[in-house]
Amino acid sequence: MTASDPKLILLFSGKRKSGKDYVTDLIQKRLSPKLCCILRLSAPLKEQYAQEHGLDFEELLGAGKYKEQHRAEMIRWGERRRQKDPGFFCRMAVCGASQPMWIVSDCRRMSDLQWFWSEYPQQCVCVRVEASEQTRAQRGWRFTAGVDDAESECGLDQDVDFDWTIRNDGDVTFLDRQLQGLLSLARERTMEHQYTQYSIKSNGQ
Ligand SMILES: Nc1ncnc2c1ncn2[C@@H]1O[C@H](COP(=O)(O)OP(=O)(O)OP(=O)(O)O)[C@@H](O)[C@H]1O
Ligand SMILES: C[C@@](O)(CCOP(=O)(O)O)CC(=O)O
Repeated sequence: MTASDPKLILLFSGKRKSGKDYVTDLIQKRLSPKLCCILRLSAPLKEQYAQEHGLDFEELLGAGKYKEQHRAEMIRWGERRRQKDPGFFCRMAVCGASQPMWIVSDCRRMSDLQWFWSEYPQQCVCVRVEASEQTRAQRGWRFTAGVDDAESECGLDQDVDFDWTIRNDGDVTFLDRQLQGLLSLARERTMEHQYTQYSIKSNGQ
């Protein structure tokens, strides 16, 4: 591990509308954007897809209908890219990330996890976000064949030993309580960085 490598990488996965973005945003708010950045593997994918197809990148990043209308085609387009180079979007997503902690909010395939495990073997922690189908439906989820039964949604359903599982069915207090362990781990792993930043400030450098 080099000094500039991240100290902790949380690899998040979960079904559509389980609340991956919501939970990862909350963790970042509880820590700070200086300490922890959110990386989305789908961000470089959506950016290139939007450019090639004349679509609105910002809308594709959101949680609305626009993204869902384009999801099936984006999945197929991304899979063609990944077949040639499974680490393609992972490399693009981490490019320029300088915080000591990274949260990858949308791992979907074993190849995503494998890329991070092989590049950063000591820093990775796998986190699953779960919500019932009823909760997900209240958030706008409808089963879509070709999406919800495909690798994009099911690629990590088996064969992964998650280090943490977060239930996100809407109970704020319960969610907060579940996040405490992860937040403590984050503070522990990034303590040295926080201490260095504090020393630089107090020495006026
Ligand atoms: N605990 C929560 N309390 C209130 N709203 C929530 C909670 N979790 C998620 N939501 C809301 O549900 C919707 C879906 O959540 P989010 O976008 O985080 O899911 P996701 O797993 O990232 O979905 P996708 O895979 O479709 O991007 C959002 O509008 C979000 O604000
Ligand atoms: C096309 C795709 O990247 C869309 C992901 O969108 P989101 O993470 O649900 O916002 C899914 C995939 O890569 O299989």
